[in-house]
Amino acid sequence: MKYISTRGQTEPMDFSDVLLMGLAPDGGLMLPDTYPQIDDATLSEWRNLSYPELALAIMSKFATDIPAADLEDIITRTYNADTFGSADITPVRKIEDNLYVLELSNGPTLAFKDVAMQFLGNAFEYVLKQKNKRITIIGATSGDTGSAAEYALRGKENIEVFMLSPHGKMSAFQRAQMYSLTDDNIHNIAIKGMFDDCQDIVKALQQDAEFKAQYDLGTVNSINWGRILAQIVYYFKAYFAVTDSNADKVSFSVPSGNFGNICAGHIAREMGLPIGRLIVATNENDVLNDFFNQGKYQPRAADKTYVTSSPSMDISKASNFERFVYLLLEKDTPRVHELFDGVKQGQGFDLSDVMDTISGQYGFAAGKSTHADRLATIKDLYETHQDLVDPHTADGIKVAKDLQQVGEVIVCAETALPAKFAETITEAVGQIDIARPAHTEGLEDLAQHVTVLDNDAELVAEQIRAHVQAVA
Ligand SMILES: Cc1ncc(COP(=O)(O)O)c(C=O)c1O
Ligand SMILES: N[C@@H](CCOP(=O)(O)O)C(=O)O
Repeated sequence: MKYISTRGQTEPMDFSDVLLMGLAPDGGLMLPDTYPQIDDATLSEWRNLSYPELALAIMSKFATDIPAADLEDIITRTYNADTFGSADITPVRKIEDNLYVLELSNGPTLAFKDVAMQFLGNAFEYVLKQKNKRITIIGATSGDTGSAAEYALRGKENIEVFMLSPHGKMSAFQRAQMYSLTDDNIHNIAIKGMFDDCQDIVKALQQDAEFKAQYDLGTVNSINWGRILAQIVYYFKAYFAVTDSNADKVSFSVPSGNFGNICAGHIAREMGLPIGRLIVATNENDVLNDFFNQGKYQPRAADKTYVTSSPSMDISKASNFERFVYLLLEKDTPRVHELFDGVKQGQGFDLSDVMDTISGQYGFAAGKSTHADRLATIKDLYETHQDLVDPHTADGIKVAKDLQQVGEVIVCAETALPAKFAETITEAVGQIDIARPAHTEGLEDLAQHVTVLDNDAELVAEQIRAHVQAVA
């Protein structure tokens, strides 16, 4: 399988090269030239596979330049009960009739990012060894990608990590989880700005061809196709968990920010998984809610992006969204290029003429949840079902309940565990014991290491120059 850029000006590439590259040189996102199609017989074969078996079946259709035995080794080292708490890896629990929670956050850093990032860590290590290369990861986080990446990559040979986070905008647990690490290859940088500023810096450095080549820049954000690939697997797994037959349809409600998680669901649907609707749930930063209801995409500047109690979704410029728009515009790469060049200049775009395609052919719907909504949802689930969910998951459940149609089965993605957001949980239900794994006890008391910088890509480049040797 070859990979191409959403902007059409990058030579087709193999999976391994795309994995190391991050953003395409033309500024676009890499994706397969076509999505593999899964027929009914194959779905039936896959129905009873274990998580690693299913991951191998799916990933081998995309990572075609990695020998099957090597891919299997990477996958079995990644997806096991030691790392994810159970052999199911991403179990599903029922909360009400036709409403389920897909547990994606049982990995080392208590957020859904671990599912893909643990794979990426092992895949990077393998590919770098094969190619005798090194990589300098530059990433942006609003709280969860950063810690998942750092836990997956800490101490790994030939990998240096520079992680940008919005200064003072994450929860106490999220800050402690990242900034307490002391590994030599991990560099935490807090930017005086929002997540979107951090992401803009990552893209600016990635698009500086000379700098990128000198320092072998790659990324771990969902810009990286490897992240999306690993996330496709759990949509299949969840579908099989809540159905008996391939004739059944299942919808997914996904708390969304950078559009990476639901993009994986969209691709699973394109591959033929019988997904009904893909429900995009936003918080007060509702750019995606507006797009999926009205067809108008109007990203907001950082000073119009709210700091909310579901902070990991405080995003107003969803970078992954470009992969969907590419398909929506029937692979018209010049048009995609033009639209996203406009976004870079602070403009929006209007695709309301294809609203029917967005909701009909692609099955997207969207809703929004506010601080009061998430508190009420957390409280209600806790009091009615003794089920405690984190604020992001609460946003997804709130929107799922608002939009659920008669007889519709909805699986809500649990994108983080409550322990990461104790402040909001306490506000919702009062002082209770919030379960947290033993390895996170006392985390907030550890010394923290972070360099605070102004919102300036050049200052970040200086940090990279100071720690990584340039290739002549
Ligand atoms: C806890 C949590 N929920 C939801 C999201 C939004 O996911 P996505 O950016 O893939 O849309 C994120 C971050 O991305 C997150 O960390
Ligand atoms: N919510 C994310 C933001 C980055 O998203 P990504 O999926 O593109 O890495 C975070 O927690 O950092």
